[in-house]
Amino acid sequence: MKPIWIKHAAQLATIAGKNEPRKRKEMSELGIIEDGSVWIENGVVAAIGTTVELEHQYGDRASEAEIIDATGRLVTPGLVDPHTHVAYGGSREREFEMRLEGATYMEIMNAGGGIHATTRMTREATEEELVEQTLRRLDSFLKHGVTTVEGKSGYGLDLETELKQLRAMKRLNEIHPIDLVPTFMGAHAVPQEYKGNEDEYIDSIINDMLPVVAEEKLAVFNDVFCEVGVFTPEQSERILEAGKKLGLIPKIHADEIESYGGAELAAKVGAISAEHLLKASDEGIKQMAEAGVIACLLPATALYLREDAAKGRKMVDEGVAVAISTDCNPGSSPTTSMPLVMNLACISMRLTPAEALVAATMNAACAIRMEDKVGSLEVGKQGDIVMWNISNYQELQYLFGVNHVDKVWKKGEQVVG
Ligand SMILES: N=CN[C@@H](CCC(=O)O)C(=O)O
Ligand SMILES: [Zn+2]
Repeated sequence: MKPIWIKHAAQLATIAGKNEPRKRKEMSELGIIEDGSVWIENGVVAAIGTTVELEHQYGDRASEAEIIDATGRLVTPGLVDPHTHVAYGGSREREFEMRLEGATYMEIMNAGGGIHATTRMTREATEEELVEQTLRRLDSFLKHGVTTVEGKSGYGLDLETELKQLRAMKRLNEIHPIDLVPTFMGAHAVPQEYKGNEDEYIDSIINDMLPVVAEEKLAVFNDVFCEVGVFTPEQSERILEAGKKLGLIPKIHADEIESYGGAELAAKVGAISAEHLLKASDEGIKQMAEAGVIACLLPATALYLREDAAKGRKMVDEGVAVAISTDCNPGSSPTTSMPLVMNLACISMRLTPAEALVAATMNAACAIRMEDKVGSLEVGKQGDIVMWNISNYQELQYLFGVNHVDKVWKKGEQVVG
């Protein structure tokens, strides 16, 4: 593979610094290099600096490299999406209409739609069909500048289909340029066949599913939908503690629809991140800051469900490391656009343009334990890079609802543009 030399970037936003969740003022530090240059070799960043600096270092090897003129362009690390349900069967556009006609998300789910509808369609799909359908969504992520994606199971709700989803993701990770980081989410809902026997389903997650998932190394994280009418905080804790014993790191869908102690539980079990948090209590936010739980906020979901967004501004100000994500799923957020999510993080949660970019790169990488490889542009990290058709990071958030991606490289290979 030829080295790539990207030169003369108007702004090269490196996000360089420690490979740790960025908090408070650190979330505004973009490590910008003007007239920036980056040399990628063997898939990783070999050097980064001003174009003048790299001319000195690499000028005599220029003829070996593919040279990209980034004059007038913003260049950033590849975006990281730390929360998706990307591997699913079917589609739910009728529910979108039903919500506009007045039905709520939970009413639809309790009537057998929502997660249950996608569970039926995912059970019906073959592994090959799941791979095929998900592949198209991953292509769309790449076109939006996203080079690393977390993906959850949770539309099987039985051993066979949960494994099918996780195996489909494993296969996709092998055949698609995107790094796909898997999460087990057998506790996404109580399947309809267990209605009234919730604890029996939880026993099956703990005794039948988690051991196989851990044994086959099919997931890094274990996620639970802790919500009124889904899993209680006590049930969620049982499931997360069982996963911890098997080496699976806890995550929690917390306080999305109602304030339910999910943020507090995330702090208690030492979750790496808590998701949604639209209704998180002030005490929960404080405990998350103290325990170092990353808030993974999903402003596109709030918008799509016509709910008020999470208190992102308050969380940053109180010392919670904030990451953002599409929540790509067929019900509450069928989008693959991280640029839109960055826009919404500013508009509906009052993050600044710089904070939104850190939330979509380094903090997102930390939320899925990928911070040593991606999330910033530094020597030794993967050559995951986006060149944008704009000249500075403020424009990225200001010119909203538009895909400004020009070119994308994954591990030093051009995959878009
Ligand atoms: N809230 C729970 N789970 C998903 C939605 C899943 C679905 O509706 O299919 C979420 O994170 O938004
Ligand atoms: Zn989710």
